[in-house]
Amino acid sequence: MINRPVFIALDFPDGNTALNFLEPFKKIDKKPAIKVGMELFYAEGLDFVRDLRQKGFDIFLDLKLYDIPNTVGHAVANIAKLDVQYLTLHAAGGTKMMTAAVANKGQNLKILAVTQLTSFSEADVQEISQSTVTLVENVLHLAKMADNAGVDGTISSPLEAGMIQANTQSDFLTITPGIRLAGDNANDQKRVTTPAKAKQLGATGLVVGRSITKASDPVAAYQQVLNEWSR
Ligand SMILES: O=c1ccn([C@@H]2O[C@H](COP(=O)(O)O)[C@@H](O)[C@H]2O)c(=O)[nH]1
Repeated sequence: MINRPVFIALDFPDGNTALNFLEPFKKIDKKPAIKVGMELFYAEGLDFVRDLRQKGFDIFLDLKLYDIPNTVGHAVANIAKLDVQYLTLHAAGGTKMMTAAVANKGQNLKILAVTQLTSFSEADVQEISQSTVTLVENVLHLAKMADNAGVDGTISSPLEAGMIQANTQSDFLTITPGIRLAGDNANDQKRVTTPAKAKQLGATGLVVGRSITKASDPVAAYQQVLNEWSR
């Protein structure tokens, strides 16, 4: 298992595009850890994930499961056979759903619970909620639920990582998307910061997509992220 991972989000339309993107990374010492999300997974499926694993990549499968406990439990049991390292579900699926996932994950898979998507602002949360609970309060509530359910960590904005760390077990992971190199466009993300700041704020791992994948030199952008992260 990788310590303090930096995952490159392979948000590409198909496997060939993803593999072509990864080609120049062969010139660096260590293979990057990669995240396969819905776009690539729904294009290429399980066999592609198995191929990537066979090529030696550490894999974060970002499927954001959300269903009844029985269904999620059995889905996790199948995913655990793939030998991927991380899998996401939505904390909003509730304690029973998360407990079912944890019971079926086996020894090597880590389950991460998405709190509030980093594309959400306070106004976006209010749009889907009828309560007066703020975004940050909701993130904390969901993170505590996830910790109590035995999940390995959360997905949140780096802006909430310190708060989550302070309120969960000491080995709880706070993996954070919503990362941009200084000057890059936030695009659809609302709660963003730089890799250096995410580290200061208590993130234990990063997910970085477009700041690397859309960079004119993706390998250089990845190395910049690693430099900030390891400083
Ligand atoms: O709250 C969340 C959960 C998951 N993601 C995923 O991370 C990457 C981020 O991509 P960028 O290009 O760096 O914005 C993407 O795959 C999302 O599906 C997230 O952004 N926020």
